Amino acid sequence: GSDASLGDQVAHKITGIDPGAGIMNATQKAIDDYGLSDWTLLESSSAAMTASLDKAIKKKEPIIVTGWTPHWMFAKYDLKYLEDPKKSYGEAEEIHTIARLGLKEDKPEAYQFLDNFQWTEDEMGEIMVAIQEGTAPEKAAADFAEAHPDRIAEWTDGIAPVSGDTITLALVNWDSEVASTNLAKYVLHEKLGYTVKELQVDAGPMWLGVAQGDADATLAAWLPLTHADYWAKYQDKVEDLGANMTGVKTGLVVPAYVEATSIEDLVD
Ligand SMILES: C[SH](C)CC(=O)O
Repeated sequence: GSDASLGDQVAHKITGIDPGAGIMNATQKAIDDYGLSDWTLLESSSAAMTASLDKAIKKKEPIIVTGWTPHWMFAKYDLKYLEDPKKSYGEAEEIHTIARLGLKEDKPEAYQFLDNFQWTEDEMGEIMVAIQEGTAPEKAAADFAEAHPDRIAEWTDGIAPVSGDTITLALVNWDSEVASTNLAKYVLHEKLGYTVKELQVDAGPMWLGVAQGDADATLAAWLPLTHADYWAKYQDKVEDLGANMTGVKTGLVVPAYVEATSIEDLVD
């Protein structure tokens, strides 16, 4: 590599995603924890971050992005997490399903499915990669359901279909949550008879929307650390249905050709 520090090579910039995302708070905390005072976290979006990553990798240039697992970028590129010895990004995280208060009484069939639903990184990956390769999200979800009838049966076992009730699912446009929300949409509509609406917003309005009942549920709650601030604010106004995926993580991600191995290497 060149003599310039990694910081100089990336102009002391970390390429982030949408400002309301918890990973952005965690990254600000990492900047404080590791004394990266001369670094800047760029706010953009999940799609803009992956576009910047693609551009840098095509030119074999260094880049540092806010990344998370599961994500299709790990299947597409040779990437690594920078070690986080100070645990600014926490330990193993989970993605939770959060329901509005009263959903269990109003729409027990939808509630039961959402409570049952839990899947793996590999299963989410099938949908996420298909979408990234150009399949429409609804089609990618339908294809997954057709390939895994046993799992669909497991999640809907004993639930009687309804006729035409509406369910609104809130999400943020993160690749992982586009996959899980489209699968839930497929099951709720095709198997349980609901009309499903999506409320695609930033993380703050997503939590507020469930707390106020504008949305019935979200499958996009990253806990315990990533959305800790939102949980602290809304925990009495929502119902946590538990994890829809365990063993997930967030952190700073670089192409494998970047020599740094730890966030500590960013200190000039
Ligand atoms: C899918 S992103 C890690 C979630 C978040 O940062 O709030």
